[in-house]
Amino acid sequence: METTIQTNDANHPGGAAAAAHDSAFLRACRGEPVPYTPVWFMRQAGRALPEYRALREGTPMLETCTRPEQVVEITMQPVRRYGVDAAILYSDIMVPLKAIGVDLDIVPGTGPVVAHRVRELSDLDQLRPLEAADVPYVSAAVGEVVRTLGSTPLIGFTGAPFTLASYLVEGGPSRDHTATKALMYGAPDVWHELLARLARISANFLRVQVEAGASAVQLFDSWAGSLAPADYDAYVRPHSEAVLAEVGTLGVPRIHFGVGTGELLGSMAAAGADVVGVDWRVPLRDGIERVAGRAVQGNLDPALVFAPWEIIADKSRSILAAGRSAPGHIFNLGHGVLPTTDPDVLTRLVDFVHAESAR
Ligand SMILES: Cc1c2[nH]c(c1CCC(=O)O)Cc1[nH]c(c(CCC(=O)O)c1C)Cc1[nH]c(c(CCC(=O)O)c1C)Cc1[nH]c(c(C)c1CCC(=O)O)C2
Repeated sequence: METTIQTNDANHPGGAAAAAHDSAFLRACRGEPVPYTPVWFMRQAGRALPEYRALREGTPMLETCTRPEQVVEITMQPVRRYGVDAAILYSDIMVPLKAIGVDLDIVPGTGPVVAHRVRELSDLDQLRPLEAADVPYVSAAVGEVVRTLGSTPLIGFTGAPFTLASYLVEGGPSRDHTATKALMYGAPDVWHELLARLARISANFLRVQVEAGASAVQLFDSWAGSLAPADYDAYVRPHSEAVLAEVGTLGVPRIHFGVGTGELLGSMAAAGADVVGVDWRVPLRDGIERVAGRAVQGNLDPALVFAPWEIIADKSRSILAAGRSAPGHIFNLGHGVLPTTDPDVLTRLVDFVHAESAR
């Protein structure tokens, strides 16, 4: 039997995760009726916030991720400032790889840089399975964040096999993913073993976060949009499916998102997502049709928050209206918050989404 919990108390008998169970965010993920449309922003924790920049001063990003006290504070900053309906753990998709000993760094102004590019089977020796004991700081941070959040849910996340592979094969960020595709077509045995190993690492990393108290997860396949649908289905989808299937046994909603994935939305939904993230290039109504029966998340253009307020409001109103035809809709940007975003506009946007959708 389901119980209705209406308390902010993190000491609720069922624990904080139980207190979050009836939140608008988790209800929308499950396609249940909501009092208003929940909203959070990809990359809400981080670079757009002056309080974040002050705290990070002088500490490398990946180092910050291993300090639970700082992770808790950075994860909470956007919840306090914006009043969003969910928190997302402050971390990075490269954290689990760093934790198993892959030689990589996050270079300011560039992004993740990997020392030994994957070309052949022997290069995969660096990808051993991830255990909870490899990331004690993640379990500690999640537990503390969840206690602090009370009835506000925490989203755990990980990188999807293709997106992680693109960094390991290219050695860093890439626009065209030429080396990645060369390996995919030229050495399918290496490719599939690489993605299978990454899938196990990602699934384990999500399991650690859920077992520590995260009440939803997001699988970021940020760069999957560079693939044609047939190649996505043949070379990538089975591995994302493996991650989502394993997380499915944990009983939390699974959000799946990538940039420029208009043509892949149906396939990404069928890979085992409960909620599909839609970027701003796809009209939300079309996205909803493509994911047939799933909840959706999105999809305001992250650059649109630089427009005059009336335009932001109009566009957001249309997105909310379109969202009503989905079983569940979580308002979000179509990709991450841009670094120069004015935080006050996001606060105003959260208030607007709540007020407009509650009418
Ligand atoms: C591209 C990139 C990565 N990792 C990094 C970059 C370069 C960022 C930049 O300098 O612009 C390094 C990075 N990642 C993060 C930071 C902290 C500062 C910041 O907020 O940008 C930094 C410096 C936070 C993060 N990085 C990520 C999160 C979690 C997701 C979220 O908050 O929505 C955070 C807080 C996840 C991440 N990390 C990465 C991807 C592809 C994703 C998936 C989300 C996406 O497509 O943007 C790889």
